[in-house]
Amino acid sequence: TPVPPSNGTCTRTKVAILGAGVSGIAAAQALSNASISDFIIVDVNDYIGGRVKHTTFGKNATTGQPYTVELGANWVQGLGSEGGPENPIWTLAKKWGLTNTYSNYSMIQTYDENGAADFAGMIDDYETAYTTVEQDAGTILTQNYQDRTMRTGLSIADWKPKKDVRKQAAEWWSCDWEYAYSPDQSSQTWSIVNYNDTFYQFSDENNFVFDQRGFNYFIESEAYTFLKPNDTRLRLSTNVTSITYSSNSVTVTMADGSCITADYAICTFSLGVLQNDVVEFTPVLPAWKQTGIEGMQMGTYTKIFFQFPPAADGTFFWEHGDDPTTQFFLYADPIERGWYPVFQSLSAPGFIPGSGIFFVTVVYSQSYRAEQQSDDATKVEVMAVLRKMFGNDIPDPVDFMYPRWSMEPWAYGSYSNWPPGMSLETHQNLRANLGRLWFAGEATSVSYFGFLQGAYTEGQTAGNAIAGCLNKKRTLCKNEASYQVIRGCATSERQLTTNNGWYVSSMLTFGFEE
Ligand SMILES: Cc1cc2nc3c(=O)[nH]c(=O)nc-3n(C[C@H](O)[C@H](O)[C@H](O)COP(=O)(O)OP(=O)(O)OC[C@H]3O[C@@H](n4cnc5c(N)ncnc54)[C@H](O)[C@@H]3O)c2cc1C
Repeated sequence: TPVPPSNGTCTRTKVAILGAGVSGIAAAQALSNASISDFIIVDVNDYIGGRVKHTTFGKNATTGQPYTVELGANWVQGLGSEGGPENPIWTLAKKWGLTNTYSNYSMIQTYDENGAADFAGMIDDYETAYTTVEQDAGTILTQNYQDRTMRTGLSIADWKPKKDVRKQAAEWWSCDWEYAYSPDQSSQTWSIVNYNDTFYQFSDENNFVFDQRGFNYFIESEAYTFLKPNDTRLRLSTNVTSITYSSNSVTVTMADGSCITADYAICTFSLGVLQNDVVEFTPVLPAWKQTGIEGMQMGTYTKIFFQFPPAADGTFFWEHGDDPTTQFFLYADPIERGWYPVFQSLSAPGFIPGSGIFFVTVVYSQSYRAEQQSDDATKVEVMAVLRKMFGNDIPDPVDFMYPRWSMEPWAYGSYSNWPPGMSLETHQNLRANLGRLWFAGEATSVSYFGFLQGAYTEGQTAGNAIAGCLNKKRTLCKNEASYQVIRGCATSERQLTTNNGWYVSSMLTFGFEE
């Protein structure tokens, strides 16, 4: 067990686990499973779960009790198939009996600024082009061709939405909604790798969790399979301000002045936290590490919640369409792509009927905008959209709320995305350990970045590696590779010739050093 400090010294432990999100808990569990119980988990928040975060919202008109809604992760994405591999998050969701419903993406109604407008078929057109994009991505990856944007891949597959806002909405639904970035900002190769590893390896189903105990119930319950009640190895509400690392140990200092010295540490802080200099590292992070941290990108995904009152007959205004079981409502704004595009009904059958909860999601620049402005300003904008979709007679909401992920100092964003042209080696630099300090979390996963299963498997991997070192199992105890220099793959100086349109004699002319 950890050794408490005597005057002027730090608490001693074998492993300091920084973060009590899915990744940190998976790491701690891996250590426990390897009979290592001397660890400390530290988190600035007062709960287990990190970005699996819920809050209470609105209230049940009959009981007066508030509902629980998820501000962060909401779906188990890619479940598993009979006899095939299963998503570990799905295994745990079943184990802990999380309430969830299959998201039926064909239960969709489409709208534009004049109300209902049938363009759901454009989603099918996107999917047709996507088949080519997938195949091309396979060629690019296996032949080591140059990566390119999803946009390029889609255009080559003849998907050209520029002149049609409805096509743009269909594209947002298919791409931005998943990656939190547009096709222009995402890697063709790695977006496909990411998609396939989840939806082809496991299954193409997404199940939406609306458990009233909160989605994090599964990870909290899992944590207490190896933690005792009030376990002193879990330090919540504890803010890490600096990390000193070397090849022998790691010392972690908290805002309250306390410190921990560990043989090993695993930092599971989000990519947003690493990018925003929240924690001071000593020595300063080497240049190669920074290429990894700054190379990956951190997206923002914002759910904006409304509770509406029912009409006299008990129904809600969005339930008057052709199909009252509709789960999704897609809006194509005439001017701005991604302007309050996808609404979801939590009142739909299989969810929380009668709740009147309706929410809309925005990402990227619309998230940054909405998160910077006041609740009232955003409410006015969304209500204007809803009136275009459903008419002027709709009621005002009785409750309204949304989180500000881009400004949350323990997250600084929602989840990561792979930008075009970033190499595997650059990503590996994000993942690689620095001496005894390891990195894990959603963003360090090549296969599942952005997903809960990425956070889980990366935490487990780091925990197993460190357990291997502590238990002297040499095959498990291996440093992660890192790359001092990331080389370009397609263009070398040798190719800077007039033949290739390069008419300048030397890079040195412009002050570049060799
Ligand atoms: C809005 C949103 C929607 C999402 N939707 C889905 C979805 O539907 N399906 C899906 O699979 N995934 C989804 N995700 C992604 C998923 O939530 C993440 O991949 C996963 O929760 C990340 O876990 P983690 O352990 O890597 O990081 P985190 O959960 O961020 O854990 C890191 C922990 O470190 C703590 N921390 C940070 N800085 C400090 C500090 N200085 N001192 C102490 N502690 C600190 C944080 O409090 C946090 O608890 C979504 C995420 C968001 C935000």
